[in-house]
Amino acid sequence: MTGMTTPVAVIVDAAAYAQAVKDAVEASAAYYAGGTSVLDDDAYDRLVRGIAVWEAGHPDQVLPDSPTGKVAGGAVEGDVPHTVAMLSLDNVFSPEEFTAWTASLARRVGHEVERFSVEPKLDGLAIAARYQGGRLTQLITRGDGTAGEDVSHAIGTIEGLPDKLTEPVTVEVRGEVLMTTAQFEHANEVRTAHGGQPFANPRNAAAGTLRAKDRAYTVPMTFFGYGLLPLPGTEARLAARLGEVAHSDLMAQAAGLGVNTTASTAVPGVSADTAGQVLARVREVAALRAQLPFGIDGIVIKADLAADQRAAGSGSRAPRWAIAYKLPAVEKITRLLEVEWNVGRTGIIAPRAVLEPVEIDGSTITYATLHNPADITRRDLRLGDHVMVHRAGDVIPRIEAPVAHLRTGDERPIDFPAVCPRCGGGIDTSEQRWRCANGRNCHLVAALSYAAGRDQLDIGGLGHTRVVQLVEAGLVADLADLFTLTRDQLLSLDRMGETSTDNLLAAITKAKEQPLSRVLCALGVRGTGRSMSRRIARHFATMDNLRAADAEAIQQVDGIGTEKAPSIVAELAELAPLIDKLTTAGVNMTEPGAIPLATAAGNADGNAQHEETAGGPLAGMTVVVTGAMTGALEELSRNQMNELIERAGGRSSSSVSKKTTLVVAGEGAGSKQAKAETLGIRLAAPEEFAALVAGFLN
Ligand SMILES: NC(=O)c1ccc[n+]([C@@H]2O[C@H](COP(=O)([O-])OP(=O)(O)OC[C@H]3O[C@@H](n4cnc5c(N)ncnc54)[C@H](O)[C@@H]3O)[C@@H](O)[C@H]2O)c1
Ligand SMILES: [Zn+2]
Repeated sequence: MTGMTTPVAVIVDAAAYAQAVKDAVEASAAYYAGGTSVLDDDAYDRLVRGIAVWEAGHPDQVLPDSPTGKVAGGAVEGDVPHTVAMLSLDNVFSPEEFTAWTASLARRVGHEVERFSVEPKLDGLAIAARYQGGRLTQLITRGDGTAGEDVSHAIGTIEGLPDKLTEPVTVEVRGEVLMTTAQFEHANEVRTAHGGQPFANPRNAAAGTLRAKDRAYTVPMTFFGYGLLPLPGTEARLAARLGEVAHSDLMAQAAGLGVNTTASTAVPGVSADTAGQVLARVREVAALRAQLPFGIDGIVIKADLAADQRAAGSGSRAPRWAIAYKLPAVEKITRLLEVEWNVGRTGIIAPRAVLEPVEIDGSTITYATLHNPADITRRDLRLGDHVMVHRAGDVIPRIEAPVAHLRTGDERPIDFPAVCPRCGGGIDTSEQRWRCANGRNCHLVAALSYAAGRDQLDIGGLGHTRVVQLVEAGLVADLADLFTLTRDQLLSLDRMGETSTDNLLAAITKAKEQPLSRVLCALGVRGTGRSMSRRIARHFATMDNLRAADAEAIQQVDGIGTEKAPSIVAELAELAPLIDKLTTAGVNMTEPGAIPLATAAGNADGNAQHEETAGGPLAGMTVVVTGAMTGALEELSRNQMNELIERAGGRSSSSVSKKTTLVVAGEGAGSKQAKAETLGIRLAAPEEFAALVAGFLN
């Protein structure tokens, strides 16, 4: 675990100080009331530390509503007095700070603390539950520490806080009210079903729910006890005992009375005899954090024995006998930049948030899940919004809520896709999770549509709808099946007449003659787009040569590095059955004009021969095409122009740089021509270029 003391916000003058106090008090008020603070905890803590630093230098100018030294930053009030103050906790952030704290505690107590109790720091809010004769009669919030708010209306909605104890005793149980992850999700469902805005996070939800009085619905919360103390009516012997026994014994007693404690969790409170043992337990709890069904934001360490606690005493804000070892924050506020829609294996179309990079617990987060479109609508998320992002351990980061009061008016609505972003098919929106209408076939439909496209196999008449039809009829399960389709099979399809059938069959037959480069491209090998496919095809000339090549041999191809090469080899091996099937179906597997290498391995000989194959009018040249082609080149698509350049021995590129040797500039050429002129690069009109490569036009 690394030390991570929160840095300080620097306050330069009295005006900045006054503003900082105002901001902190407002943030706290929202935070404790269950609203969304505009600050995440790190930002809030930084601000308060900055306030404290400025006050230390200007002790005579401290404002009365400053949050320093106060429970809940002084932002909360109450009218039910506490019998004993309900305090906050001081923090440490590293093993060194913790060890220093134990040393100062030992000095205060007069000897090393005999035993520590180590408990998870539950991320909810503190509550005092008063029992009279074993019956739960009153619930009070922490408030400003000396008096809290009566929230007895919540009695009966908090699991782990029984209405009746196992013994008819009069006691006060203190502990944390929180929502488990499941309770939080349930609460948001119920709340939004009633037209409310979802809560930002479980802590927020617990705070808001506990204080809400007249809700049409109730949602369950959970209680964990961490304190047990006498009330004015407590029987004298019990009262005396509660004041004498160790914290760990009080916890056992609370559990015996039927109150839920951390003993029921995967991170029960434990005792430790040394600081080393405490730190080992801190590491254990930290490691379990991400799997817990509730949030924790640290570990609370207390002097276990009542005598040690008494000797240490308390300050106005926090006891001196306990400390919170804070774990790194798992929530940060950042901006939602874009939403991407990804299609899964089963056709589920899932939105993913692209975030302004933010560091959470040592990792930079750029993506977060957004569940489903209904969830986006429910949360009223917009592009440009500030959002609270949650990430714990290896769990996929998620967006909790927009921080609505930070809106500037420039936020834009999130566009939902109208067709499947992968295959272009329809979308089934009947469920919360949207799904491509092609379901599990989505990938196949997309792969076939791509393969049939103009720049790949160029099969006219095989549009998206037709592909879906073929796949749904079970006639085509892979690319090779296209080439064995029969006339009868095609005629059996809806809206397939004789003419369209014959046209399609002719287009498929013609596609068998496409050069290897286009077949490769149609196969969709990752990392090999159109131009890379051409380079590979020209280098190896035949599919057999290519398949015989190992990673080292493939690296001889310009632009293929040590990372790409092995993945291409692996993918070709995976595609072997499909390639064989295509070959059997009569699909061409050679690159016209490329001279096959004598040996497949990238030895010196092979290279020498490759140089030869690269000969041609454009050998050694990098060519960029821009503007509209005319004359002999008029019919050529940009892709076909690039194919031509490479057949003639050159390299095609789409952007002009110092490496460019020739720019073919047609009508309407704009910035690329201008750039070529600035860089002094040779320009050629389409006609001039056509003459240059005349022998390679077909
Ligand atoms: N984002 C904001 O705008 C904003 C505003 C105010 C406060 N805060 C956050 O709240 C923190 C300060 O709040 P605080 O004083 O309410 O609480 P705290 O987090 O500093 O710790 C004290 C509280 O810990 C809880 N606790 C959990 N487990 C416990 C256990 N086992 N034993 C004893 N207590 C346990 C109790 O509720 C107790 O009152 C700050 O660190 C800040 O990050 C944030
Ligand atoms: Zn699809």
